[in-house]
Amino acid sequence: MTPAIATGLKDPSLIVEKSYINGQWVSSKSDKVFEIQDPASGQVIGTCPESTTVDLEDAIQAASQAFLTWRTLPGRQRGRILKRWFDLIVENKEDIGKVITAENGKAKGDAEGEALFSASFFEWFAEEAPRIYGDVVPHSTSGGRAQILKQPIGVCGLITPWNFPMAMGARKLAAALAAGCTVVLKSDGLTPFTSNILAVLGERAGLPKGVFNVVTALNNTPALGLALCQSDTVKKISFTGSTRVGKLLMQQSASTLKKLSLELGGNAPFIVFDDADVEVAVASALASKFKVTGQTCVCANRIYVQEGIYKSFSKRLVEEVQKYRVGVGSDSSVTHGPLTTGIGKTEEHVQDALSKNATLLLGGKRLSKLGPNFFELTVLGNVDDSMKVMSEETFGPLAALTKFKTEDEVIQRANSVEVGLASYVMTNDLGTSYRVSERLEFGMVAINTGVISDPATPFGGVKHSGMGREGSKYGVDDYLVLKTIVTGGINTEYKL
Ligand SMILES: NC(=O)c1ccc[n+]([C@@H]2O[C@H](COP(=O)([O-])OP(=O)(O)OC[C@H]3O[C@@H](n4cnc5c(N)ncnc54)[C@H](O)[C@@H]3O)[C@@H](O)[C@H]2O)c1
Ligand SMILES: O=CCCC(=O)O
Repeated sequence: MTPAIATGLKDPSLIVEKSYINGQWVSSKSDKVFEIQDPASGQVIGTCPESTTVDLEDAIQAASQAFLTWRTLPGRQRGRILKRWFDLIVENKEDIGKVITAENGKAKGDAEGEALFSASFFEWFAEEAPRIYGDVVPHSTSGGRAQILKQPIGVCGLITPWNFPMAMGARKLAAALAAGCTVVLKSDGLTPFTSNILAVLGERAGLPKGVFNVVTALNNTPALGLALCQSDTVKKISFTGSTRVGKLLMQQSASTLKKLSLELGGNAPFIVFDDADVEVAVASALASKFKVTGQTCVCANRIYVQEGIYKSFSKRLVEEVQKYRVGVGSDSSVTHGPLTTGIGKTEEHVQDALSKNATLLLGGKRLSKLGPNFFELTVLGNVDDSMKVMSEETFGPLAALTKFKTEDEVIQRANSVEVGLASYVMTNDLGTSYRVSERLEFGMVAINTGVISDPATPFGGVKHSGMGREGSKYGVDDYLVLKTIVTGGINTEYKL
């Protein structure tokens, strides 16, 4: 029977209700499946295998076998496959967007945007694959010679979240494959179909069997995470998700001393100085705060506005947010879809702030008539540091505005959290922009823009936001190890 999620696609064969192991679409050996729901309606839209550690081990072995040959292909050849993959994602952008909307809920524009964002990593790393250069270094002795090779680390375990079900996988996968590694991807149980499309298109792009494997699971996720960490065959884990789970994976990886990339939680400060252009600041806040209904790890969470600009900024922000339309993501007039999960936390942060005398400027309630996971786009004023939203990441559509007086004060408040992923600074003063970005304890600073992510720039955090960098010329490094080759006893005497 065709699953509901395939309805309306130009190419229904993009949907597969299986795991992908060693070039085959397979059920779990346990024969168990789990159901996937549309967050807008709560309706079941398909099922996927509830994979066990036995299934996972099959995928690890397939990746290990495939590594023997994949690593030996010239980077140029690996790059050609990645380039074809890029083309296929772009060609299937609309179908991919529909699938993302059906399982994640995000609005059509965000969903198709995610398809293109995903594709951009295949294009970028297709170009990096042939340019993984080592070094020749001068040795300390006259008879010694040294060269440094960059080699693929081996089989990589990737664990990705539901908020960007294709892009978070693509950013890791394309870098790993460019480096010459092979991959086992554990997709998120809420959004497995989008990750499976990566495998469908990878096969069409000419990827050899076993190089990329996808294992689906919902309830067995912790067991699979543990098995990936404890496997000696898996040499690296790359994870995107919460700080809580990142720390758990790090603990679990201690016995096998794995290389780790951890892209974890954020709590981004968005700082508006008195000299900022109000329209630029508002447009940037809208882009950063409300993207994917507030469910990105780089979403502005704490909006610090200097006293002199507070009134005009808050007024213009509310006017612009009012123009948005919340609804079912597939409706092309809708700008913001439902939350995928965790609507309770948004509601809790709003109620906590209101109970402590924040001012409700817009929204503030569930939109239960639309479905179980809809919440109004919300703006709160006069927020202070005692409120939960100032210390915890909401991961929802709540813009919390708080006033500040001085540069020193706002830096101290912005840096007061334990995480450090994205931050934003709105100012027209060059000196302020340099000083503040150098003092912010965050992996990324955006000045006069609300958009940080780009395939050409390194993405990642400091402090409890994790380690490693994705995208950019640095992104491949996370999947490489250095090998030193020293040659001694070279006779360096020669006659003219
Ligand atoms: N830094 C980034 O790039 C980035 C990107 C997206 C989301 N995030 C963060 O993720 C959080 C929101 O997502 P969430 O709450 O669903 O996060 P989460 O950590 O609960 O889930 C993320 C992924 O981890 C899996 N997972 C959960 N428990 C696991 C375990 N024991 N072993 C292995 N895998 C496990 C989940 O199935 C999911 O695929 C936010 O804090 C957000 O900031 C960070
Ligand atoms: O949610 C995490 C990453 C999103 C992005 O790269 O913009």
